[in-house]
Amino acid sequence: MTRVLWSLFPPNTFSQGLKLLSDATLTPQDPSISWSKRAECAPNDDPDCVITICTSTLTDKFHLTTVQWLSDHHFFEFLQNDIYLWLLGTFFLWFVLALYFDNIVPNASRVRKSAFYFLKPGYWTGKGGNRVEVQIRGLAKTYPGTTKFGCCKCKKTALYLALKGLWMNIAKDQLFCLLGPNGAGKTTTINCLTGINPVTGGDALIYGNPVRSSVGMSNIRKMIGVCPQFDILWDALPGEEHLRLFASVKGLPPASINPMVKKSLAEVKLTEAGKIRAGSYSGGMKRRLSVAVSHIGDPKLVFLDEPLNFLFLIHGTQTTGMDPITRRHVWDIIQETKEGRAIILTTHSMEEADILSDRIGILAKGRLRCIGTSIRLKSRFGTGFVTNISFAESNNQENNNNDHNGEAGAEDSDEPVKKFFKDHLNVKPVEENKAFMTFVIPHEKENLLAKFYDELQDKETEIGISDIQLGLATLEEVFLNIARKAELESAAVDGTTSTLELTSGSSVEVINLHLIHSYLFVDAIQSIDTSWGKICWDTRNETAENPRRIMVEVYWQQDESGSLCILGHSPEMSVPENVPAADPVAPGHGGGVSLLGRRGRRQQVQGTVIDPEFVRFSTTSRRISRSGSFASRRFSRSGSFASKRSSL
Ligand SMILES: Nc1ncnc2c1ncn2[C@@H]1O[C@H](COP(=O)(O)OP(=O)(O)OP(=O)(O)O)[C@@H](O)[C@H]1O
Repeated sequence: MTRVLWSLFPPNTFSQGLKLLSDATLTPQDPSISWSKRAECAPNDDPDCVITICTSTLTDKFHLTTVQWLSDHHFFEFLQNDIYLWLLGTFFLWFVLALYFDNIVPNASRVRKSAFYFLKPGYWTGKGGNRVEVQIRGLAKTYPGTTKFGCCKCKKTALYLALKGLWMNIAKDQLFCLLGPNGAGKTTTINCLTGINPVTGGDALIYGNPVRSSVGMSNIRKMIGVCPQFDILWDALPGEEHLRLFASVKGLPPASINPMVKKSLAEVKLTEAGKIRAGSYSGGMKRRLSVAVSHIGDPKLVFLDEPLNFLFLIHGTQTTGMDPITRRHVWDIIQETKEGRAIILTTHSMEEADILSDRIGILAKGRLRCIGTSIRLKSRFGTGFVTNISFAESNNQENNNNDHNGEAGAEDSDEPVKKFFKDHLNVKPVEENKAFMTFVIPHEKENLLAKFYDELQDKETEIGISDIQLGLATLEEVFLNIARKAELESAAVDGTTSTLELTSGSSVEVINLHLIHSYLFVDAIQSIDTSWGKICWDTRNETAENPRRIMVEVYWQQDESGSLCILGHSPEMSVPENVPAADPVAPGHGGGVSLLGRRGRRQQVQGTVIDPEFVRFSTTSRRISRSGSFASRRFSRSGSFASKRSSL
């Protein structure tokens, strides 16, 4: 057994082989070892000969059946005597083990396969599951923390979960649009599907090929085209050379390359510029060339990562965007090339998503929050139906005259419209001026709308309406609602807080929300013990059963380091009736707030962050309050409590 273990390490058998060879050629008298005599012990018939370059009876053994031979001779003995076999055997053994452990031990990106991955047929064939075009099954990606070396200690940042289990299917002939705020995980998704980033968990099948199998990935690479977020172009190469290069890399037949390059350049309107060096292209031209590169070779799946977003320099200033004509043109190209393939597009333009997509998925904080057609998302996640009422010219004229005469009457002429909406649908305008008014009608009132609009049309002339427009909420609104909810959820989990100083003098600890604004109400003041510090808070009308309910809108911004801080807050407002009373929640848990005493001592009170959807009917008051002054702010994250006054 000792010899077996000893022989398992190739350097041992190799050095023993060398020793036998050198012993056999030590002096000129030594007969050395010829290939035909490799099966014999050392020439001087060394009695200690237990291992030879080869066994003496190897060839004879093959005359026996394997079973007979194994029983007649000790198997290990046979092997011990065979350096060649040992070297060959251990080479394969260690090679297979290296491959196996390479697959099952987590790599730098914490990616590993299951211990029995080799038993799955998909690993060997590169195929798996049924042949739906793109199936994403619980895709997860964790970025490893980075280590920063300081002068005397190193600091390791935590792992970052960029994708937390993504599930979706994408069909052929379809453009699927992935929307999401910055850092949502859109590019990570594309990078995982294209093999740029290894996947940490889950899997995705692209035309039946799993991204986690190396065979699958090499099949996938042959059938995809990618337009990355940032152009990967060579300044010295002309546009057409880029296309030729990528066509050759994809292995297209040489005869087909020239016509294909011409066609692609014409499609993106770069025929003239095709011969010019890409370094002299404008930002828009570069993006168009990248789109053309992504379509070269007729790929079955195309990834377009923000194809129309780019930065370029005009007189040293960074500017972004593509002119409307070029943009339309690129949209047309994308629309036309949809047939026969699946396209995955990421964008920050709601207009682009609305126009191009067949289905939209909204990602936030590494999770897919919703998926569906644009109309479906608007009706399911929008605040409701938006109605714009335009007033007749004569009405406006009359209002203007009244204004000039200094008479109050401008608002009076709108009153019948407001009253009509209030009486029939119980809604107030969210926006108004002399020419038009906008109302948001919640989805629950959908069944009242037909009758309501019939009646409104009958009264058009009587109440001075010139036009009525009815539409669904915008995709942008849906996006903001979804992103806001995701922020709220993640802020509650993270529990990071900032200190908000209210104009009334008290301070409130609020959870951080990465959005422009959020609402906050604090509705139970009775738990404050006045003996530990006076809080300037109006407690006149409150009782334990009926606490005073106030609400402020909190405005957020990012400071120079990118950390969130409070910009200010609106004046205190009363909480709309439709907002449910707060449950007592501890700070940092589920969006609770706490009040800080004058001496910085913390007292827990009831209060919570309000979902802005609840306060949609108070947006008029929000508009007014934005012009108000802001309270001072404090940066509780940075530790330095600098007080700053600011106003919008
Ligand atoms: N190599 C990396 N190492 C560590 N974290 C990373 C790495 N790449 C991305 N991230 C983090 O993963 C998160 C998702 O990034 P990703 O680029 O996928 O976002 P995105 O939705 O494409 O954003 P954007 O709209 O700004 O392009 C971000 O918080 C980002 O900081």
